[in-house]
Amino acid sequence: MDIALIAHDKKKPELVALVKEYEETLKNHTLYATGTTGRHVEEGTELSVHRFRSGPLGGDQQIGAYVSDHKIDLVLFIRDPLTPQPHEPDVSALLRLCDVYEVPLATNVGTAEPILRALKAGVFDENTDNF
Ligand SMILES: O=C(CO)COP(=O)(O)O
Repeated sequence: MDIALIAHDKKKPELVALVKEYEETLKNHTLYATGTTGRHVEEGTELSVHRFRSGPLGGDQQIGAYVSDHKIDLVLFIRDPLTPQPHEPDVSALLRLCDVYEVPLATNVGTAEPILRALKAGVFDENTDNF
């Protein structure tokens, strides 16, 4: 699967911890990330990540373009709901495109964790439409 990883600044430690926990599973997939998130993931794990631009500089939009080209199967976007983001329109546009293309999307660790557990268990393997 092609998986996009994104986290707002205060949420990056949570995402990296989660990715580390599921590193053995995630190494079998192709990972994409916004710039700074990708750097944190690469520094905190052995995984390699295709890094787009930083979110505020267009990275969310680049991932949105991949979603609309059917190049992303799952988005884990750990958002910070308590801090205003200067690029909120880009964030909303990405979330919207995930809904348009029915791409599975987690916006918090409470959702991302069971999705990763399901990925590890092979639950997604038979769903050929999205994955
Ligand atoms: O701001 C982001 C998503 O909206 C994340 O971007 P970075 O990973 O570059 O910090």
